[in-house]
Amino acid sequence: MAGIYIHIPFCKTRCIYCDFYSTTRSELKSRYIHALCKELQMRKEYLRGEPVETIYFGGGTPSQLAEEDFREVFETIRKYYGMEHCREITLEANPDDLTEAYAAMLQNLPFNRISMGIQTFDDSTLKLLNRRHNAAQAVNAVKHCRHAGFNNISIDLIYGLPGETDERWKRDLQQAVSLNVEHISAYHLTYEEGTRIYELLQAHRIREVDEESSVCFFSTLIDTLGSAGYEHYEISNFCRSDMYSRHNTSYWKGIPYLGCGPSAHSFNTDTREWNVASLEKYIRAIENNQRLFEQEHLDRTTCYNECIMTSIRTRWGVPLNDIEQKFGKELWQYCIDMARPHLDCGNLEIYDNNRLCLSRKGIFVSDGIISDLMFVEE
Ligand SMILES: C[S@@+](CC[C@H](N)C(=O)[O-])C[C@H]1O[C@@H](n2cnc3c(N)ncnc32)[C@H](O)[C@@H]1O
Ligand SMILES: C[S@@+](CC[C@H](N)C(=O)[O-])C[C@H]1O[C@@H](n2cnc3c(N)ncnc32)[C@H](O)[C@@H]1O
Ligand code: SF4
Repeated sequence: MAGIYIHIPFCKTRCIYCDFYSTTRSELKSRYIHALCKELQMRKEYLRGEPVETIYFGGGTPSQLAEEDFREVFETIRKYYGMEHCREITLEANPDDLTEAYAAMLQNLPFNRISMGIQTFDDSTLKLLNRRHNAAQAVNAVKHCRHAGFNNISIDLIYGLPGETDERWKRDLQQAVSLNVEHISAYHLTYEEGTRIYELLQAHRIREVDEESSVCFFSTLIDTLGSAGYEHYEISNFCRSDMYSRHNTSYWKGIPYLGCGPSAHSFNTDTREWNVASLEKYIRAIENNQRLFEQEHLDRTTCYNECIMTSIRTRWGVPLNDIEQKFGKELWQYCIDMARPHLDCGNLEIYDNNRLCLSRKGIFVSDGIISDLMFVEE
């Protein structure tokens, strides 16, 4: 099993909190699509023939592409990797792009999941964030996807935004629930260095929410979505009827994936790679039959640490048997020893005699638990 991630690095405008790689240079789009397909061809051996189970178009703004762009990419994937085993093919889309006609066009392509960045339903906050949509457009975008026939829709929300109150967050969650989507991701705002919102914070023009409020928002999130029938399957992710994100789950489970496009990362076995985060450099290199990327070889301890960090956040937890098998008896013993005090105080629980999971109480202090379980060489 394997996944493919395709990065579409175009945004019409930039949102003030975002530090994912994108550019407003849309005139490079068709040259980019050719380069992207060429990269897919150049790296056709990367997944070593593993069947591709998930494909994810992320960005940037993948919904800036036209039907023929998608067709070209899908044809290339089909040719070099095969798509017979694909069960989840996601398009990340912005609500302002999801018109009735666009949603209908998408339904004619292999996509079977739409992930939409709504962030909040509060119009003045959307404006502050420099989003291109308002709340009404977000609601309509979901309707258009439904109407077109999509039965796996996800929305992203951000909380802990400037001026957030528990009341406003509850209102956002109620609106989200009323849309009846299959999947909800809810992220706490992070102030990334180099973003406009970070500058505003530094200049004291906005204030960060305090720690106590953050805990309260997280608790509201878990309770509200829990009582609306959503399963909390990863710290920031909730789903109905087992519609968890297969693609993101494969990242957390250490399944190999190929990432194409500028800034995309890839992983296979014990190696991580990142493509250069510049559209111009990326295109130039690929056109010259080269690829600009960095690579990191992960030693056994790093692989163990990554496994702990990602799997403990999920409902499946850390698979203790696998830890022993993959990383050896010593690291397995280390993990058990470090987990002991957290098991004793009820922050961690063990299921099926194998899966080490965060308890409801533990979720609130997950960062501390993760750092205890990680192995740091003296
Ligand atoms: C890279 S964005 C691309 C999504 C799409 N272009 C959009 O804007 O709807 C993916 C998601 O990451 C989340 N995100 C991005 N920056 C964030 C930040 N600084 N703090 C918290 N969440 C963030 C948002 O929820 C966003 O929908
Ligand atoms: C923050 S998550 C949002 C996922 C969404 N909530 C869902 O369930 O589908 C997705 C973002 O992570 C980034 N991303 C995911 N996989 C990536 C990869 N392999 N390389 C680079 N960026 C990646 C992309 O910018 C993408 O917009
Ligand atoms: S949040 Fe989405 S639309 Fe906004 S800058 Fe980031 S990738 Fe682009």
